Amino acid sequence: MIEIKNLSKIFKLNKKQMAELKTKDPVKTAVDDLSLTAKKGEIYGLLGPNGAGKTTTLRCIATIIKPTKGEIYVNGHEVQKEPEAVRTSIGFLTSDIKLDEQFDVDYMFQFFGRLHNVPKDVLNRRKEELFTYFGIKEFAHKQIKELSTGMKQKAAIAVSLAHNPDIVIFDEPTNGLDIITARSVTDYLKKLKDEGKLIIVSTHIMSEAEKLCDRIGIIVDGRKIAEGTLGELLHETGAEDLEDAFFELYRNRKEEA
Ligand SMILES: Nc1ncnc2c1ncn2[C@@H]1O[C@H](COP(=O)(O)OP(=O)(O)OP(=O)(O)O)[C@@H](O)[C@H]1O
Repeated sequence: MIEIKNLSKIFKLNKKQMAELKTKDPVKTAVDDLSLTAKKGEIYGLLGPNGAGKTTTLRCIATIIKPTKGEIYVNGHEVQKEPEAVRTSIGFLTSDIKLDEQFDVDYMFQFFGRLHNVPKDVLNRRKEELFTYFGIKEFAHKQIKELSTGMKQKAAIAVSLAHNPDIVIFDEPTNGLDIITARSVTDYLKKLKDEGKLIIVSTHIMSEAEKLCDRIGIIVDGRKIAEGTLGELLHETGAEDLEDAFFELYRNRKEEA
């Protein structure tokens, strides 16, 4: 289970970042008092526009960055107090983490598996399953720098799942993928859910959230402005699909702000 309690993340901006954001404010509130709970056996989707705070939230859960305020519990372990226990139970996929370009996929998989202390025979079975499912075998011995975007993403997914984590945290997992590869990724996430795992994904693709997620949290300007199943969000807004529901909620939020 993931429990986020009143999470805020405030970044201090340097001069260059202030210029890029065209602001005189030296701080940026990326996540603002956000709470949510996601449970075993569900796919929870964080849906929001660019800059909403999705990646920042996921990076706080994954112990990559520290929350400014609030607490996050991953299977009962608080991210700042027991980061090692948190890292053991999660698989984290993000576009920020680059696989080392000079190594091949097979090596990266073995390396991360060993980092998580996965016994050799178990790791080999995991490799066989993941490499077969994602069609990685044919490029397993190519250097990462030789791979296409899709191949790299498949490799990154397999590596993030090497230790068979209970909780899978994927930031925009289908970003840049063609529809066939994207479908194989979302199908695999459904399979993991059916195995009883908890999956939390971020996306700005409405159709993906609609089809994939059991519950959706809509994030705008770092705040969670709505949450529920697709049916609940449609009921709340009177909309016919998620895109219309999103715009209704987004408009209301902007009018309030
Ligand atoms: N390290 C950082 N330093 C300063 N500001 C940051 C930092 N990381 C993120 N931000 C800012 O925080 C806000 C939220 O960013 P975040 O990447 O979490 O959004 P997102 O919802 O994941 O958007 P996207 O879909 O574009 O990735 C943005 O305004 C971003 O510029």
